[in-house]
Amino acid sequence: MTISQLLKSRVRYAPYLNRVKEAHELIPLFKSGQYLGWSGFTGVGTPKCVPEALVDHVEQNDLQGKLQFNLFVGASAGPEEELWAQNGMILRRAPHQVGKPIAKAINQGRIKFFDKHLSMFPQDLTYGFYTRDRTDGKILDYMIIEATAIKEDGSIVPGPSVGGSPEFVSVSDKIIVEVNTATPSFEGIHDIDMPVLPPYRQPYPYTKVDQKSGLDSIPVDPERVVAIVESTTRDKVPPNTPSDEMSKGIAANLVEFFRDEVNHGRLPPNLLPLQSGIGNIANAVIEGLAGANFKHLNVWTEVLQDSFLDLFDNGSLDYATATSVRLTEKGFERAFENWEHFKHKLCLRSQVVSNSPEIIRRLGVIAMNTPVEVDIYAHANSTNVNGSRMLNGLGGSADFLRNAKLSIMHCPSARPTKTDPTGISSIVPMVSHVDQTEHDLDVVVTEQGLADLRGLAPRERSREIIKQCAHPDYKDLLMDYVQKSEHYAAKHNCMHEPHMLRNALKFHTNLQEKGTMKVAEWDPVD
Ligand SMILES: CC(=O)SCCNC(=O)CCNC(=O)[C@H](O)C(C)(C)COP(=O)(O)OP(=O)(O)OC[C@H]1O[C@@H](n2cnc3c(N)ncnc32)[C@H](O)[C@@H]1OP(=O)(O)O
Repeated sequence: MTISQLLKSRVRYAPYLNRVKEAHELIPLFKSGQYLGWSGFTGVGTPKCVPEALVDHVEQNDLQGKLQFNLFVGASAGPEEELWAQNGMILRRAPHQVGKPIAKAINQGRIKFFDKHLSMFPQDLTYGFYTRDRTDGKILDYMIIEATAIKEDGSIVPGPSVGGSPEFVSVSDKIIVEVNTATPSFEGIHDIDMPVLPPYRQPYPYTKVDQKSGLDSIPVDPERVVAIVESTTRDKVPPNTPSDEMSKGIAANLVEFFRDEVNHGRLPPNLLPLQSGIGNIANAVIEGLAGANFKHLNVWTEVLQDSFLDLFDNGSLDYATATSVRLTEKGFERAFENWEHFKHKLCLRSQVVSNSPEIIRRLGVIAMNTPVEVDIYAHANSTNVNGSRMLNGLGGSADFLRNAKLSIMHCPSARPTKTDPTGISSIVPMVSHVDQTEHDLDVVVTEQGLADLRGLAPRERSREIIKQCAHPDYKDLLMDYVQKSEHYAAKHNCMHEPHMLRNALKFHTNLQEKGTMKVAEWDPVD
């Protein structure tokens, strides 16, 4: 087949040019039940051509539910994964996903999803934990990885994400590389630490966000690379919801808190490395920080969203390191226009390093993530609505929140339901699923205010969270819950963290039955 000049310029290891294939030629390699790894993290740097060719194959041959794979991606993949979910092509999936079709398939019980800390997932895969029932000794059958260049030694230069690719490549029987020629080469932007298993593992040496000591590409045994496919499609990240009064309110409360911490000497004037989670609210909070006039900020995070470009542009941000730059199409255009400037201020690492608990603690990272709900004692639910409907997964939220110097969760005080504009309170008596515990969180912030929980006992915490963070529609209800629980607990000598178990999840059951968390009254307890 003819090989484009652009592809030739990106593939500098000549023997690979004999293995260039069209995606559809690779279909016979795939058998139902195989274990596959994909590159990508939060929808960028994912393979596109081979997954799409497999979708076409399934759709044209009515193979829905008959050609199914165990699929592992560092975090969420792109729209191709949604098509796989719609076509019944995913048997098992970990560790984080985004998109309505895949969440729907998980919640209908059609995909077996398991949710693991992103810092741990790739290493646990290399340990063979997830493939322990295989009898052929393999871990992954195929790794499909998107590259933006191939070096002279055959090693792979990823694109806008590194994620779990170093680990996946190291344990995959065969490797398929999609070289994306529509995206500029990201060569020079990565710092990659290849996995080393205990007892031989050494400490990651990083003491500053811009320190590099790894490789600039992913080494691979060229014999295992079975095909090179040219990809000409860019990543497609949907636009973020514009910030509104609510998200601006959260950001303003946080900025005031940071200024106060600086004034009291608990943070330096340029703060400490920032981590910001995924989603609209996290994006809006960073937008708010961009207007706050902090200087020489640094970022140690897992995902950079569009709002970080504002921080770079206005000179507030000196350096950012992550495992993924999840920019929208507009965001990428903006970044590529200024690429030479931007690429010297950015480093992409593997997710086991970006999310390494040891480094997060060493650097004193300030972690900010969005929960589904937080309870009056500061346990948080990041994943399961009403205790069982999976949204996206835990991601790296607990990697950061457990280990950060300041662990902050931000969310709106209330969310709408179909029948009630404030039908869901983000502050609840007891969370219906726990991802972050009271032992992890320092600060909860909503547009109403900020609860600084450091050093507070649970009964002080409940008052502070309700007073500062709860929506006015729920303040009295929640205080009534606290008072009744304390009355009950005093009688039964369980005053450390008082609860009325009969009522603890009544916000949730009321929501299921009546479409609002506004309970008419608490059930009596003796
Ligand atoms: C890759 C990474 O791991 S980055 C590191 C951090 N990772 C995480 O924190 C992972 C867990 N967190 C998340 O997945 C997100 O932050 C979320 C879902 C909790 C919030 O996402 P945001 O985009 O900021 O908030 P938003 O208000 O738009 O909610 C997203 C969806 O969750 C739904 N949701 C959120 N909370 C609730 C709730 N209490 N009850 C019902 N639905 C809820 C919203 O209704 C919305 O649904 P829609 O898409 O159908 O409109």
